[in-house]
Amino acid sequence: MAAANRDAFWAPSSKVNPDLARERESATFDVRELTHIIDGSPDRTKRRKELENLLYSEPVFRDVGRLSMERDEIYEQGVLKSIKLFEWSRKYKWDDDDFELASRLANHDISMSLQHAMFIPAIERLASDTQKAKWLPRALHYEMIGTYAQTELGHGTNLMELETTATFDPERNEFIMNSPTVTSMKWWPGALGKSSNTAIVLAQLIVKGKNHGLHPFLVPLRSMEDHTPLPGISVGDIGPKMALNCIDNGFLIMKNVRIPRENMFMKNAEVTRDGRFISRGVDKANYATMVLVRVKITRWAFESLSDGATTAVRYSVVRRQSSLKPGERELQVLDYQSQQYKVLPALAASYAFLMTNRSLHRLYDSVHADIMAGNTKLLAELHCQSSALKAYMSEVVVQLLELCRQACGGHGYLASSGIGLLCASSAPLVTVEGENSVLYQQAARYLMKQVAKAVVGDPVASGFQYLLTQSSSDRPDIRIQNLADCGNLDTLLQVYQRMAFSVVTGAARKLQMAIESGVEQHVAWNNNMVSLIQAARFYALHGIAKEAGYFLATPTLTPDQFELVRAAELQAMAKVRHDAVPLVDAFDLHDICLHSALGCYDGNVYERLYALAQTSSLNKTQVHPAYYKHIRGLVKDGQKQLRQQSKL
Ligand SMILES: CCCCCCCCCCCCC/C=C/C(=O)SCCNC(=O)CCNC(=O)[C@H](O)C(C)(C)COP(=O)(O)OP(=O)(O)OC[C@H]1O[C@@H](n2cnc3c(N)ncnc32)[C@H](O)[C@@H]1OP(=O)(O)O
Ligand SMILES: Cc1cc2nc3c(=O)[nH]c(=O)nc-3n(C[C@H](O)[C@H](O)[C@H](O)COP(=O)(O)OP(=O)(O)OC[C@H]3O[C@@H](n4cnc5c(N)ncnc54)[C@H](O)[C@@H]3O)c2cc1C
Repeated sequence: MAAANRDAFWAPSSKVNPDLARERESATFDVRELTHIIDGSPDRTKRRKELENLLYSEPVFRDVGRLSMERDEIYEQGVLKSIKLFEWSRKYKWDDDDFELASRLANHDISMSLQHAMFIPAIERLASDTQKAKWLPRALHYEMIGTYAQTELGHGTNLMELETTATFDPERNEFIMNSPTVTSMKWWPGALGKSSNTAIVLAQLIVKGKNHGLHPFLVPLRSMEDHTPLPGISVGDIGPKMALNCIDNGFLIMKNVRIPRENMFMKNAEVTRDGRFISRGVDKANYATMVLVRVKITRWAFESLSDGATTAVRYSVVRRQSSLKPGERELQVLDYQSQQYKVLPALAASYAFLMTNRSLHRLYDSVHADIMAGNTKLLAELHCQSSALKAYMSEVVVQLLELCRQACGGHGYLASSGIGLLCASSAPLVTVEGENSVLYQQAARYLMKQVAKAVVGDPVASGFQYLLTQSSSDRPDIRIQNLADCGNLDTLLQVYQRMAFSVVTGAARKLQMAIESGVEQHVAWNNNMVSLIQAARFYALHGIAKEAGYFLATPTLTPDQFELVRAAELQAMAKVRHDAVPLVDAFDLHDICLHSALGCYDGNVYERLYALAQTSSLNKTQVHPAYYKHIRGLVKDGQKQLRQQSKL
């Protein structure tokens, strides 16, 4: 498609699909007002619009041609987007919120995303004041393009077993960085393959033959002159992925790479000139960057899910298919209860996740400020909450996005629907920054400690008071006698707290019994891992319906009460269905950001599907070269054989 057509592609049309228009006319609330709440304030809405105008005035951010690009072009486009954002950030002095918002408007589809997602935050959190003064300007002015290189080919979860070494050489006052085995090469870090010239490398610190555990080191990778790899450095791209192919996730092998002693991040520990190791912060303070990214991932979860819900809801009111009664007009598919059951949980969860991210971010900001002031008292609770919510929200996003895709029928399987790419781009959220089953266990570990405190009447962390308030009676005693009760949020909170209390204390009891029976702690833990992970997982009515077992197998709800909840859930869906379009319109996603022929604001789905089909590289010629190379011969042979047969 020519550049001009590409620009026309996303221009909003004055002709709006009538079904979609009618849905908007019947909104029961002020959409703009809700948009302000979603953005955070009217000012943030205004700011978002300004940034949309800035980004979408640049062809590279409108990339309609993206659907048929080769990886090198996708990577280069991602680099160009990165550079644009970096230049604007420097020119307009963006703060973190502006940068994060601009990155979101670009769908995080930027090759050097780690610069602001991890590299700069790691320097801010792990470097001494002297090191920050030296390195932050170089990172903020983009002389240093960096990545966060922790995962290795052989280990991602188990940090204790990472093999990269940093050995102190007192003779030359340097560290010698090495990748001693094939499994020790760094593998996966974003922008490591071709973009970065510097890496924060997590390595086992060896001083005078003693291993002092995992510490971060600043390692130059490529020449600042011509970007060639420095001596001892072997670096490259690890190959195409399911999505996110603008990012050059890379490998790094270091052979006797020497860095100055001052390149060890020294906020939490240091090696003195005479080779003494000094530890300063809490043991896990060096894990601070991972906690921050887990909190960011809960925001990305909201963004991905609101994209998917917008596409699926708008398409489900435009698409008419089949009739409930022969001869009647075909139904908008969103009027099928089964379609509501597929699509509306994603809409409901989007709003729930937006609020959850805000609450978690407030906790993070407060605890981070404490930690920077030397008070790590709430670090463990933050670690628990960020681990559990990152795991749960990413898991739910992946599940609900797939349901949104399925709800769009065959067209949902087209790249031009945008929803397949969304599923594939969001898929790694269950893995990055800590694989979910591992993070659930981190949360479960903290929960078990809270139970142990509750049992002896000691104070428990603020987020776990329900462990003290719920009774351990084995009979349900929650007041749910009619549909109205099911809509009472305090009642629903009590339902969840009662269930959580039962599941968490149940897991603790099983673990305790196993240990008391003589089974070793780590074996007991593994044998009860599913119960422990469940204890670390749980959103309102749909959550109860979906997890029926846990609400019925514990003294939480009677079967009759559960049936009331199910009925209330379907009643709520019918109610939400009425406002489904205004509720997704309130996310106010620009068509370029949503990038979907099915979810576009004007609902002209069929015209856009056809227009995008024209961009298929196969349509460059009426007869594809493959005909002349292969198909013609086959047809001619067939004709020849038929002629011969007819003569027989
Ligand atoms: C609109 C579309 C949007 C789409 C967007 C898509 C973008 C997708 C791409 C994004 C990519 C982002 C970049 C990704 C980066 C990465 O992945 S970086 C690498 C991440 N790696 C990990 O997270 C590793 C996970 N493993 C661990 O964290 C640890 O190994 C462990 C599992 C936690 C185990 O720790 P360990 O020290 O080995 O032992 P434990 O005994 O379990 O822990 C000891 C105590 O320390 C406490 N603790 C552990 N971690 C932390 C922490 N982070 N903070 C604070 N405290 C921590 C733990 O609770 C124990 O405490 P006690 O119980 O008191 O002993
Ligand atoms: C798109 C993407 C971007 C990434 N970016 C970066 C980056 O910038 N920097 C970086 O350092 N890393 C990065 N990573 C790596 C990521 O952090 C790791 O993939 C992640 O930590 C999981 O480690 P692993 O892949 O080695 O899986 P493993 O740790 O080998 O786990 C494999 C599977 O084993 C199971 N498992 C493992 N341990 C346990 C356990 N204790 N209990 C129960 N089950 C377990 C789980 O099912 C897990 O999925 C990225 C990965 C992806 C996919």
